[in-house]
Amino acid sequence: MQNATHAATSTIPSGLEFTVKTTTLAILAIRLTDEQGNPLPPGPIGLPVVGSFPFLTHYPELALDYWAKRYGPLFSMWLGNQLFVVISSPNIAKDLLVTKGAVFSSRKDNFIKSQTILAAGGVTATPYNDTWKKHRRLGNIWLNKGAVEGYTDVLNYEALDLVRDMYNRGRAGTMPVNPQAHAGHYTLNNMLNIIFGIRTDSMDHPLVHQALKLSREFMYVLLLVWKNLPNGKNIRNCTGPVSNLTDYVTLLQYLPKNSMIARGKKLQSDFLATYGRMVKELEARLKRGEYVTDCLAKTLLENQEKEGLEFMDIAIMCSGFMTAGVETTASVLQWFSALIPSYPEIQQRAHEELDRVVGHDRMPTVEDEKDLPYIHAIIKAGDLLYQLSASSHYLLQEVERCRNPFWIATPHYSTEDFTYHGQFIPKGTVILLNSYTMHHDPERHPEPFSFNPDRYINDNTLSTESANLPNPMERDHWIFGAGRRICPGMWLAEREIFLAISRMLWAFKMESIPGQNIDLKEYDGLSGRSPVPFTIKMIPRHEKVVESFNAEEPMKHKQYNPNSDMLHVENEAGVVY
Ligand code: HEM
Repeated sequence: MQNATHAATSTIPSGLEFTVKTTTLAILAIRLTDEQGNPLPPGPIGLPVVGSFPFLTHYPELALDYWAKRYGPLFSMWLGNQLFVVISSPNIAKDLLVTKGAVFSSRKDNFIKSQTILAAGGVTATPYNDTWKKHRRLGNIWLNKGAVEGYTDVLNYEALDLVRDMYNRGRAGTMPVNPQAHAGHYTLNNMLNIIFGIRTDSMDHPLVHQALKLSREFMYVLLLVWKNLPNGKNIRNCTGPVSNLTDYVTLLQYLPKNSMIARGKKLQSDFLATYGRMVKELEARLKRGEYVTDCLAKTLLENQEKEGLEFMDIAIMCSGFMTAGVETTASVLQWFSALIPSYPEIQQRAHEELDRVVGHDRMPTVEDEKDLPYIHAIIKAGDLLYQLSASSHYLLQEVERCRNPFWIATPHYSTEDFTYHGQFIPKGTVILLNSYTMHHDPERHPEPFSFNPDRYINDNTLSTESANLPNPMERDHWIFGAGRRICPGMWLAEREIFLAISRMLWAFKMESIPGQNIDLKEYDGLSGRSPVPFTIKMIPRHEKVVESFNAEEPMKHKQYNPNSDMLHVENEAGVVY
């Protein structure tokens, strides 16, 4: 289909005639039945040329949920000239994305996100091929379980710094705190440590502003096309799977003044100016024989020749990881901070668990997670919130179920024809995982719209473990996607979220500010799915909170050394960029 579309656009006829021609050609190039006459999955017809696009501009997950109820757990729709198939059931997700992973694991070569911004790289935009396998393998050196365990003390330190900063800026609970800014700084510092071996010492550092701006601009914000922001500005997201018509109506790619293309080009050059420059600087330091903290960029540069990597591969991979790892994890923490003040009884239970298991003399660590089932459940529920510990573990899980920042995840793309129970899915179909419907299935999650960590109280799996359960109906939630493209940052993200949430709960009573409503329904579409700006009070719970700030040394970050597979204490640690 791809070829037919491109052939049709090699000369540019005028206006509507061209659009109709290319769209028709692209649709005709997709077979609408298989050889046995099995049809496409049923679905909405949509409008001429643009298909179902206009119905997905605001809260697309609600439109998908409506269609899933009307057409069933596997339905199809057209966006411009692109066929989409939407999966809304755990069993189908497993059958297609896991069992038939060889067919359903590619990515569409989207004009804006893949071609213009990421040059078909960064792992997330790379088609299912040997380059993807190589880049994912290299990325995994820094993201696998052993690697994350190796640099847990870096994460520990950043989680301590997060709590300290909240305490200081909140003037010991007397002033409002904006948890969103703190969450962004925390996840950014973690990613800077892992990718470039550096950190920033303050939320006000210019790199923080620049990096968060880039993440938000890029973010595969799935939900919105146009958004009225509180400051009165209209912002349009350009990389979400259903947010950008330029990807699906070929004519728009030839418009001389297409603002989406201009934004895409600018974003790539901003990525290169920010992260590409850091790669270059690191390379120069290595060439000068200077000490460089172990990090992903160093691993890539040292293996550049052996792995056949171009500078662009490295720069885009680092940029892709910086965006994939910052706003996602931050969003979970933001939803947790927005939700928890409304549930004092849940917070009270989490505090009791922390006091019983950890006490006041030290902050919780990852070793405590297994003994904090309620916090664990809160986190999973927040996916419903995103995920906390066993009482704490339990609380976290509910956050993740409820507030998945990526209801539609990153779409997969099929590379062969496949017929599933009499429904034909042609090669070249975009596959969406409709986690909103899956997370609100009353059979799997009774009373699906209530935030109830108790639903996860007996689930002691990490999400990384839960994703491998043989029965997909038992999986905790689907926020990390599925199959061969499942998020490789899961180990890291889970650990970051646990440390941040358990420590915030350990240190603070989190309260809303009288007269200030926290809007849990609306969201800021610029950063995946984050709550709209809000402030809360973070009141220190005991006198040991301040003492704990000196428990860890900032200048002794241990870094995982993927070459020697050993830990060492770096001698130039905590490089402040
Ligand atoms: C709570 C935090 C996070 C969430 C909810 C999340 C979610 C996702 C989802 C839904 C996908 C697509 C999976 C699929 O195609 O089936 C994905 C892919 C990816 N994520 Fe994450 N992610 C998170 C954190 C991270 C972190 C910390 C990193 C670290 C670098 C990361 C790196 C990536 C990469 C590189 C991909 C592309 C994988 C590929 O295409 O093969 N993510 N993530």
